Amino acid sequence: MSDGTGHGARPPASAIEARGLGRKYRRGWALRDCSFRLPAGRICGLVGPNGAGKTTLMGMAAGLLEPSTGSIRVFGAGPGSPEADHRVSFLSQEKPLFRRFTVAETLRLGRELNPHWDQRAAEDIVRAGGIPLHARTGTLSGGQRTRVAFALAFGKRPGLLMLDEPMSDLDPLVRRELMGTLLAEATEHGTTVLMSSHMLTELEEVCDYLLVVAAGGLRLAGEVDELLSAHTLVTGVGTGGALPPELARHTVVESRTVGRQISALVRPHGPVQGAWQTAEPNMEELLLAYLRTPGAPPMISPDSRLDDPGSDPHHLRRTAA
Ligand SMILES: Nc1ncnc2c1ncn2[C@@H]1O[C@H](COP(=O)(O)OP(=O)(O)OP(=O)(O)O)[C@@H](O)[C@H]1O
Repeated sequence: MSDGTGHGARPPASAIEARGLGRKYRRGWALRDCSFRLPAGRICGLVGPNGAGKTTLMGMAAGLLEPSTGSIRVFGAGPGSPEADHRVSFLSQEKPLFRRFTVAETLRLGRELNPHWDQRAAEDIVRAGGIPLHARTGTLSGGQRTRVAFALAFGKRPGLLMLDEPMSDLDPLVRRELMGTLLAEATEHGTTVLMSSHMLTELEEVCDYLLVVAAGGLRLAGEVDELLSAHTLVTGVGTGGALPPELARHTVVESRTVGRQISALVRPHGPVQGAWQTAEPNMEELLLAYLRTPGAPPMISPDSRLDDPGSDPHHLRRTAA
């Protein structure tokens, strides 16, 4: 079993801990005041609208970008340190490969650079795509290059595997196959996976944890089942005016009115009174509501809070709802 699993009754170790993390570019803040922990061993979907700061967050966790404020730790180590580098694989959207290297040379480089390299796992992924080991990576199709980049990321046997929109150029069959490999890998080795994607149904199949960023901040963090059961979809007929008080007393994530028909996603504080139909949302419904409402009140589950959230009172206040 890889590092990062729990120790007896103690809570599982953190794969990532961010404290007051922020990053500013010349045009402004990409991400602000993010405090959370991602427990080790989870398969976590990182979701948010375009430009929300997902790549920026992963870049800081991978040690490619410096935070402007706060800090981020990976398995307790500073990103970019040799200790963290050996335990983290980051498959970026660009999937950079040396175009003049053959696939075999690319894997050999992976072997030489990584102490825990698993040549067989890497070769199996390449072979499953029928990619010749002697082909130069520059001559491969976009999807084939993605497969080789996957092989490099997996071959490293990381404790934390970060994938930035990994499936966008893969055909549906390859997506399914590589998702299967990802799940098997994570289950067998206890790998923590952080994967950004806009494909909500795909995330629903593999993720047991979620981080949602929007409008530069963290909106949701926690175990999927816990987040789903904390929300209720409410539908029914209103009076055509403002949200009825029996709904407004709950934390309203999103409400939509068509004529007199109201549908809302709420975090209920007790039973929803009145003649409303209620149901637990599925992951896609939950995520779409947060994506449509970037300023929705955040919910950071206890599991995702840092041990010392008192160090960030603003964070505590915002997450109390
Ligand atoms: N190198 C950079 N210089 C200036 N601004 C940047 C830079 N990189 C990112 N940004 C800005 O920071 C914000 C967050 O970008 P980021 O790439 O992290 O978003 P994202 O959530 O990954 O988006 P997408 O879903 O479109 O990939 C955006 O407004 C983007 O324009």
